[in-house]
Amino acid sequence: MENTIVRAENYNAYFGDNHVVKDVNISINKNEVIAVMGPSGCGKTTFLRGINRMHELIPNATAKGKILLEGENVYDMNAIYVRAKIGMVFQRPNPFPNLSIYDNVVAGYLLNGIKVSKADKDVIVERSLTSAALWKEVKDSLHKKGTFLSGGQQQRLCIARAIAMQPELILFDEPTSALDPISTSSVEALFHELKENYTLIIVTHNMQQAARVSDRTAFFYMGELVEFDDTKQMFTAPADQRTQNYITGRFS
Ligand SMILES: Nc1ncnc2c1ncn2[C@@H]1O[C@H](COP(=O)(O)OP(=O)(O)OP(=O)(O)O)[C@@H](O)[C@H]1O
Repeated sequence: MENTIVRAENYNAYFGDNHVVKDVNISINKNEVIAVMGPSGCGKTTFLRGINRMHELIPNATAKGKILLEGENVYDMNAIYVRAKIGMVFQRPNPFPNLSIYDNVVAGYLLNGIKVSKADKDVIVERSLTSAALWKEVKDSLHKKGTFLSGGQQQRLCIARAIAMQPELILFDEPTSALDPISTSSVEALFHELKENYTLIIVTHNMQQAARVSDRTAFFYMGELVEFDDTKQMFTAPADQRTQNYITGRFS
């Protein structure tokens, strides 16, 4: 489909002999917000890390199948390029502790040895922090350390750092589970804004969050993608008994 941005074709992931993601096929459209849900250990994070080739960084981790980004298999592309084009935001905000807010935003360029003029960096920093709804709060303290910010602000700084690389897609691994309710709502509000320009895939344990922020939801169980549907449909009339059991709290 022309509108597809990323698609997994028979994607499998392993840790040694442990087959943790099983033959996943899924197509995600541009500007969609996708929630990925499922019980602990069902392979959500492993699947997410396969999309931007972070899975292979773990010793003994292997993968089979394809992840197509705009039709091109990421496994045929340069892994560093893939990780810039598919940004990732983790559970705990992880700004570089020794870098200023400003340098944190452009860290992807610094780390990859991409030379950018001061004037261009200024533009990237303002644009990325504005997109991450953080500019107004930090514009007068850009040269303070990123760790001086609150948890929610640090998470938005990490989102700005991903945006700075002009990604096609942003992956979020339980991005609000370490945040207080106010910071959580500021990050959720940001998802609605980011959707204008980006595609978001969000692993979450929080069903209310999935219902609030996502267009479609993928339900994983024991490494399989059991169901992928419109979020409202999934929460009101799931097709599979295992999804039904999960959303009614019969297992966590
Ligand atoms: N670094 C690793 N080395 C070996 N096995 C791992 C590693 N990370 C995860 N696993 C195993 O892979 C399986 C899937 O784990 P994964 O973290 O993808 O699940 P998850 O659905 O994201 O779980 P959670 O919701 O608890 O974060 C689990 O059995 C887990 O024990």
